[in-house]
Amino acid sequence: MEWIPWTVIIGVLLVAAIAGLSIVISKKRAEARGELPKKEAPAVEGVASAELVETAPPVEVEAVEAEVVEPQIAAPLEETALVEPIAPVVPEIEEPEKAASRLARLRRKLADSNNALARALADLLSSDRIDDETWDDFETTLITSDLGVGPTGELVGALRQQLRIDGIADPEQAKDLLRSELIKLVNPDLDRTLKLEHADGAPAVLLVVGVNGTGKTTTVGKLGRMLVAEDKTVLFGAADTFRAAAAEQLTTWGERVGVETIRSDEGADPASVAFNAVEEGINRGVDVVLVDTAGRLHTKVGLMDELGKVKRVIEKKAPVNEVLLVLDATTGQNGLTQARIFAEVVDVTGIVLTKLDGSAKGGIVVQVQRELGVPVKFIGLGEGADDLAPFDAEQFVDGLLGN
Ligand SMILES: Nc1nc2c(ncn2[C@@H]2O[C@H](COP(=O)(O)OP(=O)(O)OP(=O)(O)O)[C@@H](O)[C@H]2O)c(=O)[nH]1
Repeated sequence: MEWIPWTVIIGVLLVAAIAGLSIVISKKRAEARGELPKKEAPAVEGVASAELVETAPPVEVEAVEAEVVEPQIAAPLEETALVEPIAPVVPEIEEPEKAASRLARLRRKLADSNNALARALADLLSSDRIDDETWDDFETTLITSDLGVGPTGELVGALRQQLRIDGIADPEQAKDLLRSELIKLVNPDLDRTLKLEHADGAPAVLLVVGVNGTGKTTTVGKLGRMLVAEDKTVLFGAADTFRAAAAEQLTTWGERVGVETIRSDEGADPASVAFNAVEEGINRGVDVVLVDTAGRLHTKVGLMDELGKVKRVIEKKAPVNEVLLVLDATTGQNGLTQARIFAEVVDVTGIVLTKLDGSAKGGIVVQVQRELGVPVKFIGLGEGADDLAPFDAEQFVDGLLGN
């Protein structure tokens, strides 16, 4: 080793150092250009890794994550363009059918109904020979069609006598005779107009009453439509506070034709709701306030007293023009009993006979008018919004006879 001069050793070391340095520099440059993978930071584990965590601060990681999430949340441009703007729901105001045109339509419905009275009349008219047995059968069917014993006796008596005297053999003539006798029974002379006269500054008030489920709320809705069609301004009073759905049901009926409903919470005092409705009717200067009441059994004294109170409280504000008793025509004799008791409590001025489109027997029209001395003013012939018509004796009989 003594023969190698120191200058040579120093030169070799210098060359090696320069070469090493240039390799490190070229690696760094390659990293900077992305030609070489960067060193990954190892997972943070224990104290030994603390320095590495410092060099890659968590703030930077979070910032990267936020950038990644953002595009996933944002909806693509095409989707955004497809979303329709949500418009506020404005109920479309309907134009109800006028009273005159609904009569003819509903007459056909009556003719199509499975009506016992109509069937009895059709059977009689289609008989080849009318003998005692035919008359007996006819009489029995009339009684079971809710016409009542008295009116049935009158009808059969009149028909038998006239057919014998006049010797009518022609079925068309017999039919005409039957028609005129029936119209007499239904009594075309009764005043069936709805009383809407009212003093200046107070509306006409119509109070609608009856037992449960006869169709009161539906009738108020249908009547409101009919009045709107006759260019009257109307307000509903939802005094059926027993059933929350009733106020809702009435409001919906009103919204369809632009009639407002005055209502309160379930269980509120019905008399005070009725009072408020009439007061509001006065303030707004409307023509008619229609007050719906809760269904009640005529046998429940407390509930019948409450009904009397509703009427008296309304009368502190304005006279009640009409108390309309809604009877389900399919309940027959039971309907008559109800009618008598309601009439005692609230002085019924008109009957609305509903569900004559179903299995009703039809004859109830005659009986209820006789029992109460009060006319049937409207008939309901279906669940449709315009399936209510002013009652007309001739149209009714023609419907029964299928004319
Ligand atoms: N077929 C037929 N159904 C009717 C008629 N009138 C009402 N209805 C139906 O009878 C049912 C009861 O009607 P509502 O108006 O709720 O009876 P309501 O008397 O107010 O009932 P409560 O308040 O519970 O006493 C409903 O399904 C009506 O659609 C009609 O003339 N014919």
